[in-house]
Amino acid sequence: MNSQELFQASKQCIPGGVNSPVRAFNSVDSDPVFIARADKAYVYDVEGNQYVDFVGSWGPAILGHNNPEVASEIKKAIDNGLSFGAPTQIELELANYLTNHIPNLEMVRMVSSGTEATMSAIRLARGFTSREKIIKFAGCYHGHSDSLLVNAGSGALTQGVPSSAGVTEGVAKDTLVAKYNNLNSVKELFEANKGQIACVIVEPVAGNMNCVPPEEGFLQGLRELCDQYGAVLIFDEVMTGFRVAFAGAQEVYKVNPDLITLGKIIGGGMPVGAFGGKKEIMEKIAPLGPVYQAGTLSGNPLSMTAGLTTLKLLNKEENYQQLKESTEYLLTGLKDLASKYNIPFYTTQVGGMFGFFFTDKEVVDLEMAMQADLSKFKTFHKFMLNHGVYLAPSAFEAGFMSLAHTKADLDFVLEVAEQAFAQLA
Ligand SMILES: Cc1ncc(COP(=O)(O)O)c(C=O)c1O
Ligand SMILES: N[C@H](C=O)CCC(=O)O
Repeated sequence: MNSQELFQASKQCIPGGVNSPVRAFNSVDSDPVFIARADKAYVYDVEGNQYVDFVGSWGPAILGHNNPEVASEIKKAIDNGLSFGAPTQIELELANYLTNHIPNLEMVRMVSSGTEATMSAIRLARGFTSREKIIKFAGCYHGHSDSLLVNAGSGALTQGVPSSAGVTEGVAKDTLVAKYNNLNSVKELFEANKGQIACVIVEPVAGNMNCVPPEEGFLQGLRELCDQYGAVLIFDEVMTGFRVAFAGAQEVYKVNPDLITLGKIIGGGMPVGAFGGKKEIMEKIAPLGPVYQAGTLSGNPLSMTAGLTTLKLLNKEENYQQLKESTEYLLTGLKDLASKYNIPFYTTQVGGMFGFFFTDKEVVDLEMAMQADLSKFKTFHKFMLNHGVYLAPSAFEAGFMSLAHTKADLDFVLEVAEQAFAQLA
């Protein structure tokens, strides 16, 4: 069956034909291509078409797809059994690796997804502070747990349901929403809810309203406000961890959160999540403390193996230099082409994470991201897809560079982009 036939068949038994809404390509008015395999910087659809991939499984494929060493370690681990529901040495090794390399991560608990990581971190912050309310930012996405699916980014935005049906008012009322890059909006919420805010959770580089970096002083300001009002600061580094720098956004911006959530890259492409931080807070988690959290497949040996192997391969300064330079090369090329064809175009980048918007204005928050020209994005996306470039199928997702992208790949992408811009002009 080709992609179209597979999509039609999938719609009969999977809601919308997909297992995660953004994959349906609704916001680019297209149908998804069904992927048969991936290798290095490429994904291949069921018809054998090759695409240069900037989705990278939504971030984890930072080494490129199908890395031989990661694959070989997973194959070895398979021979020992798939899952035991009991402690293993490999989860200790990954936990040690994470606590040794990430500042402020004194203890860490493994889970199976980023959603579980943020949901558990929020519960922990509430248990630790004995407070109920939380602050999040409009356009930030932290997975699909109820309290965080309020004014959320990513697929929630493009489906037109930033605050999902099914989230009760009782739950939603405890989630207060501030504006990204706007410290006053955070201060106002703290003032209006004195002694009630358990935590502030933030994507230190927002990657679910497209890519929106923090302005200078924003993260530091959050740290100060949390200290002033006795709230826990949570950096959701599910996307940025090991992506924007080896030690994540903390390394780039030098701000210390109390709790950190991780996912994506630390599973090397296998399902994973983790949350951790200060020992005094983490010791409130069961079985040490009163905050319950558990998981049948938590610390799964295949995920731990894939993650640890990936991190060890990644841990070289020159890798991060390469990711940064490749991304700069791509974005500079795109900007030059857009300007050649008089197309308003604005780009953002932190290391190997990037975004582009069809606008001539600086984008610092969700409001600005939503003002960019979505119809131009759709046309651009469709053209790129039809000519072998796989971009995230939404104007509200970040792009991801991998170490497998070569200059030849990027030159190919720029050639295609020139034709796309020419069509838009
Ligand atoms: C910043 C951030 N946090 C949390 C999540 C949720 O992770 P998962 O999809 O693994 O549940 C995502 C992505 O989905 C994310 O980008
Ligand atoms: N933006 C999301 C994660 O980062 C995209 C993944 C998904 O929801 O399917």
